[in-house]
Amino acid sequence: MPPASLFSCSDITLDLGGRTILHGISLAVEPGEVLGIIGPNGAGKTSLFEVLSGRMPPKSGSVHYEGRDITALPLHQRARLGVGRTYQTPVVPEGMTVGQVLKAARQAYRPYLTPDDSEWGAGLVAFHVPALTMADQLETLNRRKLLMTCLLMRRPKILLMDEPAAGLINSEIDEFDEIMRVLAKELNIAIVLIEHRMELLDTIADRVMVLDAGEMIAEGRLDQILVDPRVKAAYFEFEGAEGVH
Ligand SMILES: Nc1ncnc2c1ncn2[C@@H]1O[C@H](COP(=O)(O)OP(=O)(O)OP(=O)(O)O)[C@@H](O)[C@H]1O
Repeated sequence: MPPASLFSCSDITLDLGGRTILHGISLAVEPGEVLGIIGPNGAGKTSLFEVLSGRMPPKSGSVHYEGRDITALPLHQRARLGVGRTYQTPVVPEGMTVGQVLKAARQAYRPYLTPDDSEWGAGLVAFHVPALTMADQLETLNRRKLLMTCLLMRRPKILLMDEPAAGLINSEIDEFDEIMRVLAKELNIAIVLIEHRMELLDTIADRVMVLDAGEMIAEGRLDQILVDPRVKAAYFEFEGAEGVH
């Protein structure tokens, strides 16, 4: 039997509001691997992250991490094990300074993390903001960096990243892309990335999977899947990156 993947899910089905949103989704990622997920609006990409991160229990199927079945574990327990997640909208706590947010993140971990841990995480994402700055006053890029610092100080082995460039301007996007490259290729963190920018996926993703109406309709190298007739049909007059979300 081949060794277990770092992180995988098998045959995930999810029902929401009386509808089946995900139909038998399976995926696996290894350390340092970047798996891109694309699909039209409403395809089920974020819902899949809800299941993978432990925010929603699947109707059927399983999630495994380091050879262990974590399907029944809630989000915070998965986070402690090393499964990190980022959201399309970077929501930071209101009324707290950056220093307080980082301290709270350190103390949410057992045993408590140290300021060295948060400095290490901040260094990885070049987050250099005075500790007394109010977190809710930060611009989008620094909000994302603050939240990434909170995640990285825990030394995650896998990151589930939902459109990390949303709300960023071009120069910031380039910086964030470089951060993701370093995390995957130098720190060997696995990344599952919901992303619609084909140019980034082309350079960073080892594989890409395509979701359409809750089904995985293609998986492989980006150049292979873009010529797949089912993928073209799913996007309707598909032309490169246009219309892909
Ligand atoms: N809590 C919910 N209750 C009922 N239906 C939901 C719920 N959350 C999502 N859905 C539905 O599930 C489907 C998949 O939504 P999801 O947000 O996962 O898609 P997506 O691929 O991430 O889309 P987008 O690119 O627009 O973010 C949609 O039809 C959506 O309306």
